[in-house]
This record gives sequence, C-alpha cells and structure tokens, in this order.
Amino acid sequence: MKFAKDFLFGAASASYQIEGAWNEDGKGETNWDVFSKIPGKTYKGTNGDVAIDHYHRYKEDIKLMAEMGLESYRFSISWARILPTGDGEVNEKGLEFYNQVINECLKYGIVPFVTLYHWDLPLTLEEDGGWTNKRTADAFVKYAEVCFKAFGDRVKHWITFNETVMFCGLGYLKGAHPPGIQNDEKKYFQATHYVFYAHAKAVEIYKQLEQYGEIGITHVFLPAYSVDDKKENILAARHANEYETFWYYDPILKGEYPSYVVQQLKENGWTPSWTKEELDTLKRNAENNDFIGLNYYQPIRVEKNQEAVSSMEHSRETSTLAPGNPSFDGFYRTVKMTDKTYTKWGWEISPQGFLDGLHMLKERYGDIKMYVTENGLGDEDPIIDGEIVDVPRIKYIEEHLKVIKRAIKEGIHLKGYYAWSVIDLLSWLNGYKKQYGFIYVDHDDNLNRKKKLSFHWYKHIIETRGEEL
Ligand SMILES: C[C@@]1(C(=O)O)OC[C@H]2O[C@@H](O)[C@H](O)[C@@H](O)[C@H]2O1
Repeated sequence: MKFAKDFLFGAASASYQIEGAWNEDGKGETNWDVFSKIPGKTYKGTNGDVAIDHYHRYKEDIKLMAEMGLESYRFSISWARILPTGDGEVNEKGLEFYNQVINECLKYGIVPFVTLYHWDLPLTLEEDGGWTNKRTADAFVKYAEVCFKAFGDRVKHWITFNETVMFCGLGYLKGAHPPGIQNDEKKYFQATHYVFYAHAKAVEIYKQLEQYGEIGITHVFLPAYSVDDKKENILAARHANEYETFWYYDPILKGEYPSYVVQQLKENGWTPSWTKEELDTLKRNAENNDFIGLNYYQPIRVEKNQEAVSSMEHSRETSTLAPGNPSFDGFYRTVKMTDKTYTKWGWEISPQGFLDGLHMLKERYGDIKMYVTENGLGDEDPIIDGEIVDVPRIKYIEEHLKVIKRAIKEGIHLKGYYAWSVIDLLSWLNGYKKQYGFIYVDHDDNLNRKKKLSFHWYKHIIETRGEEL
C-alpha cells in the first residue's frame, strides 16, 4: 500500500539553527544571540552567528530539497527579522528574505509549512520578562498577523509554536535555555499559559483573515509508560502524561487545562495569574485548530521516585532528555530499560511507543488532524571513503514510517511526515556534533553541502510513496 497522494513527505529546520546572518539586514538581537555567547551555555561555545549560512545559501539548499523530491519544507521565521524590537516597526528586509524563501520553494512545487516561533525571541521582550509577561503574548499576536498578511497568499500551513515544553521547561526549570532560570515552577507555568493564550489569539486572527489555509501548534509528543504493572509506577506514568502531554494538548484541543494538574498547581501555589478573558479565549478557539503537530523522538519509561528532591542542580547534560533524571517535582523518574535500544544520546528508539501513544491521543482528542512535524535520528554519522553512510538514520526513519502507515490504517488522522532535519544544522546544546540531516555540511570546507546515503533513500521513498514500507 502507498501513502495517500495528499500525505506530505517533508523535512524541517529552524531559523536560529540554520540561517546565520545574526545581525544582517536590520535583524534585531534575540535571546539566543546573547545566551549562546555566555561561557559554558552551549557545546564548545557554538552559536548561530553563522550557523550553516542558509541566509545566503537558501537557493542552493532549496534546490537540493527539490532534487530530493521533497514535497514540503517546514522552516521557521525569525521574529526579530520581521519586528526587530519584538513589537515595534516592521523590517522590510526581513519580509523580503522570507518572501524569497517562500517563492524559491514554490518555484520547485515545494509546499512551505511555516513555524512562527522556534525559540528565538527578540531580546527586548526577553529582557522584559519574556513569556512570563503578557506583553510578549500580545507582541506575538501582532507578529503573527504581520506574517499572515505578508505571506498568507502563498503560505497555507502555519504552526504557531514549536515545543512549548522545551523552551519553557529549559528556560524556567532547567536553566539550559534562555532566560536560564532554574527551578522556578511559578514562572514556568505562567509562561506556558501565555504561550497558549498567544496561540489561541493568533488562531482567531488567522480565521478572521479568511485566507483558507490551516493553522495549529507543534508539541513534543513524549508518551509515558510505566516500567511495570506496580500501582505506584502506573500512577507515576499517569502523572507524567498529565504534566508532559495533557497540560500542553488540553488547553489547545479542549480549550481548558487538565483538572489533575490544575488542582496540584493550586496546592503548590504555582497557579498562573490567568484572567477570565484569557481562559475564554482558549475555550472559544479550541475548535478553530486545524491540526496538531507532533514532534516524536521517543517515549519515556517511568517509575515512582523514592527520594525526595530538594532544589535540583541542573546542567546541559541533565537537559538532554536522557533517562535517569527525576521529574521537576520529584514525583517520578525516567528509567533506562535493559531490553530497549537507545541512541548515542540515550533516547529510546521505539516506533511501537509512537503507535501506542497515537491511540492514546485519539482516545482523548478524537479525530484531530495530525502531522509528524519532527522525527529523526540524532547521530554522529559514519563516513566511509568520503561518503556519509548514515544507515542508522535510514533504519530509524524507515521503522517510524512503517508505524505511521499502520497508524493511518488503524484510523489515526495523520497527513504528513517531516523529518528532523532536512540538513545538518546547529544543535542548541550539542553544537554540530549531533547530526540529523539528509544533507551533510562540511564545517572544515566552507560549509559545503554533500548528499548523504539517506538523501537518496528518502528520495526513493517519496517517489514510490513508501509502497515498500
Ligand atoms: C533537543 C533536540 C536535539 O537536539 O536532539 O531534540 C530534537 C530536535 O528538536 C527540535 O525542535 C530542535 O529545534 C532541534 O534542535 C532538536 O533539538
């Protein structure tokens, strides 16, 4: 069986991780432009000043995507190129750059799938409280409307935010991302609320513009499973799903927060300061979401945590989602299982975990359209006789596409797959060591691009619509 004709085979990137040109053509400074230069924050001090120079090489890169037969390209817009101070004047050169990227995609018949926020926040907003300040939510809505009006005639697929749990969790609990705050639960939950509110407002404005495309949000999908059938560990898995999944998906798709978490936030004094207008906005717009984007890499295996945790010390190493760490509230801990396989970064490889999780989502949220907006293998790719022979990545993606095909057969409303990442790019915490791309970038030779083995494999899968999977 082939994937349906309207199933999109894509691949993804993000502005800070590929563009470079960090201070060119009127772009404003972002939180990451500053944070990445604080000694010790990133791997070997890597930053996005140049990244892989996509800002100047986007034509070459998109031509390579076309040679791969890519049907859709998911990329993010850098807010600070459009509104350099976050909510002030529009920068025409910023609009011009993304118009050129969009037009270059359309020249090859590649469908642009645009993420509005992939973690690079204008510095003025970060310095004014970032996502804990409602000003940032209001500024996002202005920025989104500018983008809808500038690009919405050609862009018909919009993602508001990428992985809220990551930029809020690493920003306010682990401190590994800007603003680098550790263990501040009140700020963490407040930030997530203002992101959800900003999302709902942006959805509402998009629908009012009547551009007849589709809009949604992309979340991490990290289904939690108990390590065994002990009652306390099953409860630990429930707790993990409530905080890591339902807290994120419910306000978007149900328009209200999960009562299990709301009750505990109240008990702990972590309840965000939300207004009736904000909660009504969430409720009113839940049905306006056209899809949910899932970034799936792994499930987590959890057990009840036995030791009480005081204020935890975090580091870049404890922020890479490898198993063995306690949850932020100490309720559970993730476990590395002896009978599972893991990546070099300790992430479990589990297509089955994805399939089981998809059914959990369908049971809770019904027939909402879904895209896999990220999935891929972070690896140090083997090079043999000058060729990048990334067979592990081919196997990883093949197994996940097989499960996606099965999920669709079992009634899951999945309409596209975006591999992370189209090209090797800057990892926030791993520099250029953790590769994900179909295209290699040679940092020792003028950032020259080179097709990997997986480039040719994915091209074949797209051409044959995955018939052999
Ligand atoms: C933490 C990590 C990783 O480095 O493996 O997860 C996978 C992927 O998720 C994306 O949304 C990030 O933009 C990208 O940098 C990657 O980040």
